Amino acid sequence: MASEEKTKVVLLACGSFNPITNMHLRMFELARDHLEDTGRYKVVKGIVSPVGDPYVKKGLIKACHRVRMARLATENSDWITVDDWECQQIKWVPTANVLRHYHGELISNENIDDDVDKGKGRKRRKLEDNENAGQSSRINTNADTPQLKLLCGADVLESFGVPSLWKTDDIEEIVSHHGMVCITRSGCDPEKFINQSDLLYKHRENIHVVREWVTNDISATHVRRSLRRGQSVRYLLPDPVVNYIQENNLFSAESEQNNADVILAPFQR
Ligand SMILES: Nc1ncnc2c1ncn2[C@@H]1O[C@H](COP(=O)(O)OP(=O)(O)OP(=O)(O)O)[C@@H](O)[C@H]1O
Ligand SMILES: O=C(O)c1ccc[n+]([C@@H]2O[C@H](COP(=O)([O-])O)[C@@H](O)[C@H]2O)c1
Repeated sequence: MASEEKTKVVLLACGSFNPITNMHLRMFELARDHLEDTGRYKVVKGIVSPVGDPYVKKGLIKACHRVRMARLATENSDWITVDDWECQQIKWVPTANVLRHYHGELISNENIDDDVDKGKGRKRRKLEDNENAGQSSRINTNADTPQLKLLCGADVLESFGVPSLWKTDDIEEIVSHHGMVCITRSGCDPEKFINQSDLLYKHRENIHVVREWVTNDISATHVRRSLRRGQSVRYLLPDPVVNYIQENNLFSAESEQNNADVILAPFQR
């Protein structure tokens, strides 16, 4: 398939990134290889979107630090960027709404490009329901507007089964309008989970499960625990992130108690 015929994809990773680890970065590389190996996709961009402070997860440190660390971690990447739109919002933003926001941005970027290209006859235009923006109006989208896919670990996919954590309509919007790329994680069985859910099974073509063959149990929880114990976290995180944590004295026994008595934002709905 010629490269101009491939479907362009933007990968969006949502999470705490408390702190960002090498595994978070590796997720992007694994997802890009997997999609591009199919011969059908061209991954054009990766976005790291740290969750906002109003998510009130236990142990979450301030978004400004999490964003700064994510920026340091990605400074040498030519395709992974960090966007602080989500964590600038006053309230916690459900992931389906985050996807809607970036999908809207992709459409408006394409429309700007399209205006520039006007007269060259290079781009086909089509009218599409703007369901993703939650509006009944119809708007112009380009046939080659990139698809936006949620990039996550299998634990996030399996968290769809936690009672009252996700809204069913949001899960449906994510898997039907956008799609997911899900990286296997020890202790998870995403294929089984998809098979056992009628909703996920229906949209299984939109859920790309990527097997990480090198078992990699790096987690932000493990990193924070090591830091509390004064143990080294070098090589679990990019060096500039390790240095930033040391310079700013992040992740202590005290910070691990942040939001300890608060109910996680999705459960407050
Ligand atoms: N080792 C890993 N393998 C696969 N996916 C991972 C791994 N570590 C993190 N992820 C994924 O990265 C995304 C962001 O994760 P998050 O910031 O919550 O990191 P985490 O290590 O799971 O954090 P915590 O330990 O604090 O719960 C999630 O989709 C998560 O599933
Ligand atoms: O949209 C939802 O209903 C929803 C419910 C639970 C979690 N999320 C998102 O999933 C991500 C989970 O991050 P974490 O650190 O709790 O693994 C984070 O970006 C949350 O905003 C989203």
